[in-house]
Amino acid sequence: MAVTRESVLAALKTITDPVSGSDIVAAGVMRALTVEGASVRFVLEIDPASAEAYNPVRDAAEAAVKELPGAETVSVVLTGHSTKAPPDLKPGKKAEPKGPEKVPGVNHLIAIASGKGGVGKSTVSANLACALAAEGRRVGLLDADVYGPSQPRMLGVSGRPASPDGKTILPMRNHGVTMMSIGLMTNEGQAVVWRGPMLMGALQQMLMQVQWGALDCLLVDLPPGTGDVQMTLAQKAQVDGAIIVSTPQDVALLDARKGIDMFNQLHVPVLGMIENMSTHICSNCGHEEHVFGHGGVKAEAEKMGVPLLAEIPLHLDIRLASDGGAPIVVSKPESAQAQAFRDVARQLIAQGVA
Ligand SMILES: Nc1ncnc2c1ncn2[C@@H]1O[C@H](COP(=O)(O)OP(=O)(O)OP(=O)(O)O)[C@@H](O)[C@H]1O
Repeated sequence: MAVTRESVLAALKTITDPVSGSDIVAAGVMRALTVEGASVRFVLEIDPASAEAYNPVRDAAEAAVKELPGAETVSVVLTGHSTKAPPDLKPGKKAEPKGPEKVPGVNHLIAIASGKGGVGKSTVSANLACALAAEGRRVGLLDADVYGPSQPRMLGVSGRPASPDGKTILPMRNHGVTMMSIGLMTNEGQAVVWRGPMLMGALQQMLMQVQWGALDCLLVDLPPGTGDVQMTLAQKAQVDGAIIVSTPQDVALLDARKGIDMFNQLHVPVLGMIENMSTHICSNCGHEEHVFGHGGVKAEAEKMGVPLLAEIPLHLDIRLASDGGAPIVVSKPESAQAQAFRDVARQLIAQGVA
């Protein structure tokens, strides 16, 4: 019998947190739980001043999980990061106006944006997240595309995220990527009508109340355009950079330009542009043709003074992989298409932004 997240959480809830007196899950001490096959890993994030009191807690937590049927290796790490509780966003409590805050535990936050819908922003986000994970980065992906959340399908994740303490939310994980999507909080197939304040609340909750754990990089897959979500993200969270995805068509480029202007105004550095659906490569004969034109994004990037990070071809395998829940970087890692995404990941790491 395989060990499950739920059984691990249930076991950890029997361990008392010596500081708060509640259990270590409810106290928010237990972070970054990963269950992969028979291996369980998690972090106990504590106030360094109480380190001694937590040594027996770590041992007890490890022993409790080891007793679970199916758990073979258990790794518990005590880290002395800040124990600042996530903000209480319950309605009724007036939030003080604050500037952009760092998402706890996240080193770099990168927004993936597009001016126009359907240009492949979510495909790029999913593949880039998997590519960063393949480079050994601890990576998270927040699907903030409130109008068409597609990351659960692309990353092959389903089910509802748990909230054992009713305050924080445990993210899901697949292909080495920690992920959370607004699509996991709503009923599948149900149209969601978001009003401004609801939308802002949902985004803030996904940023600040999800137990992201310690991440090198959190990618945020934004909805297309330059609306409320983009503004809220930049106002609430410290965004370290933005990547703009566009197809080479003039109409998409026009909107991409608006996106770059918006990030400039929000003082978010634009890390670069990615041309998607650049060239069509026939999966039968390998013939190349430029369905949406070619080189448009390169020219635009030069004009706007931002780097061109990649030209990703339009290839059937990319779509099939995304639809199948294992992005091409995972399902065909040796393919040229996967390598194009791996190359972007390496560039971002080399620049020290991911
Ligand atoms: N390079 C590519 N080659 C083949 N198919 C692709 C490619 N990029 C994206 N697609 C496909 O195009 C469709 C739209 O892509 P995707 O959902 O990533 O776009 P988006 O910009 O995130 O759209 P939205 O407007 O929903 O935000 C998907 O079916 C996806 O699989």
